[in-house]
Amino acid sequence: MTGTGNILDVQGVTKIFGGLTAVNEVTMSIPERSIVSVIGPNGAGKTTFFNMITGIYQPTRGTIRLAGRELVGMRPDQVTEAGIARTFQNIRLFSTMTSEENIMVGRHARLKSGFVDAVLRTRKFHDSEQEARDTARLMLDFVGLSKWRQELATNLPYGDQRKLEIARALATTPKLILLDEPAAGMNPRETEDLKSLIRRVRDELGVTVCLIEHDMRLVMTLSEHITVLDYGSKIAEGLPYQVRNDPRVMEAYLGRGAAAGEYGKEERPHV
Ligand SMILES: Nc1ncnc2c1ncn2[C@@H]1O[C@H](COP(=O)(O)OP(=O)(O)OP(=O)(O)O)[C@@H](O)[C@H]1O
Repeated sequence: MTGTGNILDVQGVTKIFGGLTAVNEVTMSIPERSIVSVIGPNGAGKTTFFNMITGIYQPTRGTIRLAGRELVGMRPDQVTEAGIARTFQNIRLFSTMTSEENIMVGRHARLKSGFVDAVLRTRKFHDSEQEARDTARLMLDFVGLSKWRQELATNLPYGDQRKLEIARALATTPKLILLDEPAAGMNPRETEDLKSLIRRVRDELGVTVCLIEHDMRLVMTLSEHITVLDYGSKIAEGLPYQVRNDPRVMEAYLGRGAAAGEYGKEERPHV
């Protein structure tokens, strides 16, 4: 471990696209086994921040350490192997595959058997195929989707497709999972379901959770710590009640036309 009790330590991370500073000197730590959120108005830099943590973008400056190990310079698959999984703002399931197969793809990102093993159908390939299938079943069971095991992902109800994405990410056995707007497009019942699933991910699997979310009710009731970005910079952080009452946070949202106490809500889904 790091000695700091943090699973992730981000220091002074910046991303500049041409002349636009999308993320500006952001420093943030995520305690091990916590549930934290990154919030901010549209275009604040939240997804760019996730993209740097997961190796999709390389930061212009700054360091990102997972349990003390530097991630900057790694490819996305290496970041996955290091122990970070994520889901995306828009559903990215393979629609022609079953639920089980979708999760197996996630598991294969972790397993060692390669292309040659697959072509030659080696023992190693068969073992890893079986292992992937076993993991997929466990994960389907964990998220409550066992009944959809053989169903094409595209036929699942919307809320269940979102859960399937979480199951696929969990199949890589991460230390940290990043969820990009997991509640987008969900009805209140699906959101409640999602909330208890996220809690179980932390409590039962011991996985640290970081989410980007516009649903303020979910954020405020689920998060133990919140970081607020605006125009790429961190403008506030702390406990939910601290962030909710922070004048800079209200200003950031109100300045863009949201109603007090309900900020961010009107900006929901773009699925
Ligand atoms: N690949 C890119 N090239 C150029 N500009 C980009 C790129 N990706 C993001 N940006 C810009 O960076 C800024 C931050 O975008 P980002 O998507 O990270 O914000 P966000 O907080 O996730 O917004 P939302 O809540 O709408 O998803 C925006 O101005 C966006 O247009």
